[in-house]
Amino acid sequence: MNILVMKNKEEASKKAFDLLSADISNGAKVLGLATGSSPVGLYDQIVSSSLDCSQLISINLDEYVGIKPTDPQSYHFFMQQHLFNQKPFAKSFIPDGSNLDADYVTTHYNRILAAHPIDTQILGIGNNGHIGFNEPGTPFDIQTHKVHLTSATIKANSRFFASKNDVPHAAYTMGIGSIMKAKHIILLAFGEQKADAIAATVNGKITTAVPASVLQQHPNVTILVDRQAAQKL
Ligand SMILES: N[C@@H]1[C@@H](O)[C@H](O)[C@@H](COP(=O)(O)O)O[C@@H]1O
Repeated sequence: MNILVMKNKEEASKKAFDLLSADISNGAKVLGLATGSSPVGLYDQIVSSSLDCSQLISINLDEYVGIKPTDPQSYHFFMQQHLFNQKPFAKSFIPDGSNLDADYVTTHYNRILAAHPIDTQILGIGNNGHIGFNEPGTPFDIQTHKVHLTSATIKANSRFFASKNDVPHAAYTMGIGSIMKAKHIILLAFGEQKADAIAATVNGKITTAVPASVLQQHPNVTILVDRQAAQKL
């Protein structure tokens, strides 16, 4: 693992942009993308750059179940707003949260992932160490699946909704096995509320209790943190 402690979120986002651009210059064509607040600075960098995304493919990690792509709280909407409206990709894939047929959605997404192996995967991390929506206890080899969100995650994500009651209780997510297949993983984490998760990810035991700890087994991971998220390293 390559751990880079940056002065602040902006510096970390710029560094993430440089690393991603270098991967693209070296032939990366398929980007795995994440939602949440952590990658927003990186998406801002992409939007204000001259990077051409029109030949790239993007595959997002996850989507809430029971939410329409047009819903402002959906991850579809988030990606349009923060990246795709300004920088369209050749193709962009996000699980279809409006389709309640979990078998169909997950099988279809696994086919997409098999057809387009991810070159560079962008990740955030939950306060409890989740990646994508792979909550503590998720097997490391799992592919795309439907998850029931923990109350901790529902509470943490309620900041994006009018109230906690509006947060969906389930999501489709790429599995840890799918994430680990990416050639390069860039994880972004900011703020002291991420400090425990980052310490457990970097220095803790590799355990399903901390899903991100599996990244210790990946050959090419870059972790970009600000000083607050690094304070327990
Ligand atoms: N499914 C997303 C994750 O992919 C993200 O990493 C996490 C942290 O979000 P934030 O970056 O806003 O802290 O939130 C959600 O649970």
